[in-house]
Amino acid sequence: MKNYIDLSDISDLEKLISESLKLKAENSAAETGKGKTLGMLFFNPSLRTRLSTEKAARLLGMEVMVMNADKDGWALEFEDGAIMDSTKAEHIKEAAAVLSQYCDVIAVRAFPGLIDKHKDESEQVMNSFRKYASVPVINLESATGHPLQALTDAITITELNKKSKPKVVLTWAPHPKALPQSVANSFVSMMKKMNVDLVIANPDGYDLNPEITGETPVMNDQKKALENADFVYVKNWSSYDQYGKILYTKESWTLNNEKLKQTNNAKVMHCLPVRRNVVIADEVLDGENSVVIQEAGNRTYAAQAVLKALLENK
Ligand SMILES: NCCC[C@H](NC(=O)CCC(=O)O)C(=O)O
Ligand SMILES: NC(=O)OP(=O)(O)O
Repeated sequence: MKNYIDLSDISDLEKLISESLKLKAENSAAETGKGKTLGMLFFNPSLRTRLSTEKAARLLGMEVMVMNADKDGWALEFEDGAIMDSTKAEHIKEAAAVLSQYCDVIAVRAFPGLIDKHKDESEQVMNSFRKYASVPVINLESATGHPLQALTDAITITELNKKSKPKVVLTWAPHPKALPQSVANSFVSMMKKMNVDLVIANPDGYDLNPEITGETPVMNDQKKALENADFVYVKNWSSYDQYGKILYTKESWTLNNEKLKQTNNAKVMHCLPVRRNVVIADEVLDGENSVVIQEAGNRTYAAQAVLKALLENK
């Protein structure tokens, strides 16, 4: 693998999932990354991504450098040809080239602005790193995707699945803040690569990018969508049509035990962090259907498999 920026970078998904599960079972240190350095730049907060990716790198024997790039670094200019006479102090051309001398892999988190759809969809930050870095680049959640989370979710479903073709429901849930579509986008793209029956449930006005959802059924009736589900993936996202807007919060879409009764005793997933009793009720998160902790644990092995594939260029 050359980069891990979006799911199209994966050439053999089954192999990557089985490699992650093998690394999880072995849970041992390795030499693959000895003498190599991972540099991580965060333009937004993180708990899981930051620590699981650092842990994964260390398990491979790598050194790790982390920078809160939004607070501690120079404000970066991403426009080619910009006249830099305002607030931006450093161009990505120099920054990426310099970082490529210090790091063997560069990983970047940069959320969308959620104001200008066209700008967010151009994935300017991730694509600039791809263009100007001379080492592999990992997406730690960008404007439109979160591929490490999606790989984690594929691993978790593979571990827990008991059926040849499970029903997986991605359901929207309310949230007080306008959130990216990134996690939902990558989850949908990943599920389309797997042998699952995927259904999306969201209120009117919250349809995801149709280029990503494609033929996937989208239902506005959450209760009906949840019928016989084997896995329920809960996530909020802001409107794609009325880009970045919260149209209404729909408290009635919070996932609770009453709704879980519709399902086939479904496992409940969420990428975390989760707003309790807004997105998912306490009774579900504290109940035996929730697999959110196991899911977050798998972040390490997804990152380890990706880092290993990048270091070995396989
Ligand atoms: N990386 C996992 C989710 C990150 C982000 N959630 C958030 O920003 C939640 C913040 C809050 O609840 O205030 C998102 O939805 O893409
Ligand atoms: N799921 C996830 O990406 O969590 P963090 O935002 O805490 O990294």
